[in-house]
Amino acid sequence: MEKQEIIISSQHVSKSFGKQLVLNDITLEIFSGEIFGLLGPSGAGKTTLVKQLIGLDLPTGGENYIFQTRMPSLSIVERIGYMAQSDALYEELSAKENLEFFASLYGLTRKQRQNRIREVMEIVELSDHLHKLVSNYSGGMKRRLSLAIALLHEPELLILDEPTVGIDPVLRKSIWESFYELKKKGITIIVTTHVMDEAEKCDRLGMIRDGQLIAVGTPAELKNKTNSSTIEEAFLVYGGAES
Ligand SMILES: Nc1ncnc2c1ncn2[C@@H]1O[C@H](COP(=O)(O)OP(=O)(O)OP(=O)(O)O)[C@@H](O)[C@H]1O
Repeated sequence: MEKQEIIISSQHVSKSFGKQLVLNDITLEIFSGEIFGLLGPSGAGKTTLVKQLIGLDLPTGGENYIFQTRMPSLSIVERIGYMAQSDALYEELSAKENLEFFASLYGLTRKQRQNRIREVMEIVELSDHLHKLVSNYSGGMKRRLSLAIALLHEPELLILDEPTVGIDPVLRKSIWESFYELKKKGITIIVTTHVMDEAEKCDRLGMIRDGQLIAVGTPAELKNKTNSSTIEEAFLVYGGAES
């Protein structure tokens, strides 16, 4: 089998806020075209890790590389699509105006803009709500619009912080189908989650607890190694073995 290209490499990454050690010596590699899930309970350090990975915040120790470039680096920002945990949308503007604003930031031409806005809104199933003010969107619709914005510039790497929070199961399924479609195009996707059934959908998982990466592997590997029938059980075994 062909050796996979390493897209993200974290080397001994640590982060402290004052005296609190929030990330503890994380070493991790993520490969091209995989859907990688960062799984852990609330407060485990998932958002903090993601922010270090993409250079939005600096680690107190260690290094992160994306596309073999040490982070932070402005030169590769355009190759990454990032969806933060809280939506960064202009509520007083329509969805279309939000999309146009972000598209112009990415330097898309008028023609490209029109096409991409149509495409991304189809992916997130919001085409019928293009002209609605964001302030009139539901929570789930805002998450989907944020996802559409992250997809606008056709990034090679998508980093999504809890992308399906507040989204109902039916739509969640369709969003996951769109992740698989993006994966087929060779896009690498990182999602953070604390939802176990979502973790099952990932190619590989990194389990995080108290700032430590306690296990990495495919869902099947993690279950087999711990003799567990569910990811939740496997997580508890790994978590217990660490303490
Ligand atoms: N800017 C900050 N200053 C101080 N502490 C912080 C800061 N950002 C995060 N923390 C702390 O770091 C820890 C990890 O937070 P983080 O948001 O990374 O967790 P998480 O796994 O993403 O949780 P959730 O699933 O609830 O989003 C928490 O204890 C949090 O209070």
